[in-house]
Amino acid sequence: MTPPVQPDITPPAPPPVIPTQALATPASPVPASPTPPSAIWTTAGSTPAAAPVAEEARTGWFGRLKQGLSRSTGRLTDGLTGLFTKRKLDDEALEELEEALITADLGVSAAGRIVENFRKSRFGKEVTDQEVKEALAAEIGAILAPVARPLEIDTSRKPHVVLVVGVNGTGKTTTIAKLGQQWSEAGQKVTFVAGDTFRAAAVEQLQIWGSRTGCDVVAPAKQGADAAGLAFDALKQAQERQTDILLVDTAGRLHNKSALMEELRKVVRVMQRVDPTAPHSVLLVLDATTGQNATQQCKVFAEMVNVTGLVVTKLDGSAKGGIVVALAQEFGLPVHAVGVGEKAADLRPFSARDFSRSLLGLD
Ligand SMILES: Nc1nc2c(ncn2[C@@H]2O[C@H](COP(=O)(O)OP(=O)(O)OP(=O)(O)O)[C@@H](O)[C@H]2O)c(=O)[nH]1
Repeated sequence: MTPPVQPDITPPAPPPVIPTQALATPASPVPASPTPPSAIWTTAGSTPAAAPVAEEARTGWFGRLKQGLSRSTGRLTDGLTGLFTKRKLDDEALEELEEALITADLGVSAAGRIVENFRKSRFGKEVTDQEVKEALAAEIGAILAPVARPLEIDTSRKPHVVLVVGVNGTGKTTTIAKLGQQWSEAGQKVTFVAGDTFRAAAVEQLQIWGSRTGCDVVAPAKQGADAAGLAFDALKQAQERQTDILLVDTAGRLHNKSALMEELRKVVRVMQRVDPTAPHSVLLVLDATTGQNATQQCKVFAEMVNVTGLVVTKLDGSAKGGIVVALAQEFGLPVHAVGVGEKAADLRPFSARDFSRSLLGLD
């Protein structure tokens, strides 16, 4: 059941305008520095679903990432500046370094790992700020590299079901819209399921995004309708229509954890009656501005459902970008994409090297 899109609906906040040109393709593998191969997704059996991107565009994106992360960079590097002006890397210096990393939200475990590696390789040596920044970027890059993995889409499934979970306001709906736009432009047939049935605004927002991106939207007939039933109908319909990707939005009210867990599990269970292998991906959307809270959310959602990957949004408005390092160290879940702005083009593949160098303000 695809309800007619309601053009007269006024959303609570106007959705951002999508610049189609900038959205055309995710980044592609280009061996040249500074960016290693990356893409938000790959389709099964193929290389990343992306066309070559000019070096200029690539540099532009790196600049945007750096700019987006500037508050986080300030938080981290302010703690380092002056610490290592021709100073011996002794116990005291290492302790101060560890403190600066923890203050910048990298988490106790990642900070400890980095400092231990510094101790092994540089203890007692005289170092400068610049050397420390370069070495830190390399250490952080090493923590991030294993999680910088694209979302694998199996388009032979018809549909590949992507369940999108996360606390309200983290950017779930806009992430769905951004992915939908990028997939549509790559030639995939995409349907959105407005599974947060209690929030009329969330349903309306998705309908507006659907009409903008050319994606079908399956919405509840009335507010508060059963989300699992909606997902069941949407999946059946997607199979009949040979839809490539079904993106399922969900509720994210955490104040009643057990009710939310029951609802999410029911959505999964009921979809499995239609396709026992669904959902094929479970994306957890985390808001970087919440810092350490994101770690807690990751823990809670991973207990509720089988989270297969993360999208970290709002890195542009956050001074807490270091949280991505804490998440990588603690959970090891793939980070498929990061959001550094409200426009669809601001959802980009996650590159360990770009991210770690940007975080330290390095080129
Ligand atoms: N600055 C910035 N804003 C973002 C980003 N991603 C999403 N937003 C904004 O964050 C706000 C919340 O996003 P939604 O997509 O509505 O969040 P949600 O998780 O679906 O929340 P509900 O609709 O309340 O369930 C919107 O104003 C988005 O435009 C980002 O990467 N950077």
